[in-house]
Amino acid sequence: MTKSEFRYAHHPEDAKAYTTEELREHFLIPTLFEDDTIHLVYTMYDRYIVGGAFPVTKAVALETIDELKADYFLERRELGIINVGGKGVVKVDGTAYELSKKEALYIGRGVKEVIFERPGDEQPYFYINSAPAHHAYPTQKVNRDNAEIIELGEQKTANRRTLNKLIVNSIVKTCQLQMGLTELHEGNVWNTMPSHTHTRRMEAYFYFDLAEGQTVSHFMGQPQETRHIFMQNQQAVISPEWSIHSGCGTSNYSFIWGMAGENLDYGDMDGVAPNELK
Ligand SMILES: O=C(O)C(=O)C[C@H](O)C(=O)CO
Ligand SMILES: [Zn+2]
Repeated sequence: MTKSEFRYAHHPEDAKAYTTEELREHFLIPTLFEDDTIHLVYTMYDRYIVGGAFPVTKAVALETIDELKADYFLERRELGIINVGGKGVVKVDGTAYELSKKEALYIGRGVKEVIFERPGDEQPYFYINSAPAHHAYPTQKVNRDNAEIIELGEQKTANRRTLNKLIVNSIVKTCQLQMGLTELHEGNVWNTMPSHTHTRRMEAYFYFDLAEGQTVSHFMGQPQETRHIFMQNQQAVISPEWSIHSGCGTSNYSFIWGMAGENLDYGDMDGVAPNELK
């Protein structure tokens, strides 16, 4: 089964007045993985879709949703998948791709059938992002062997992390989509600090590998008007183009970032120094 929900885009002046509950209702995606279901959230931020595919007792096929008014899901879209669980298989128009934990698959526009499978005892968790696409690029698997890996931050500022660029234009041809995975080293808690915005692109973060009982406070909002959302393991949060997206955990964790918009230039960011934040 494929099911979807819808989220509007927001003006920063309106978002300033949101209560905790309203912030969570509009930006937090609390549940992505439901048994034998593909759960999608269609946003009006660059028409980006955030979702989870969770085959437990049977395979699940990516079906078109009403918001697309398309004959099949990838008729005018591209898709990125990162598995954050045990070994899984994705069948793309009949070709099987095995994805181990933290491996990614890009699927281009025009593919008619995408099926998520649990081939053995291990339980895959497929996190998925999708953006509108104007061109059909080939399907490609990316893992640590062909990823672009960068070490960032320092232990003394508690932000030491390994950033794995997976679906980015130096590795995979895409129309809009960029996705990757950042791992906080043990004892380090701050992600994306110093923080940034990029008016040219929206972004979504998905937090995972957060130990039982721990949390990440995700910071959003314009740099001088910030808000926070406490996140649990395997939850996602939408970051508007006007918002910083940064977090501080009560322990270390990993997260997937995904974005789409005006350009494919990962480094196109407007940095904000820590002491400029309010
Ligand atoms: O740890 C980081 O810093 C990130 O992972 C930053 C994201 O990749 C990002 O926000 C890209 O725009
Ligand atoms: Zn960003």
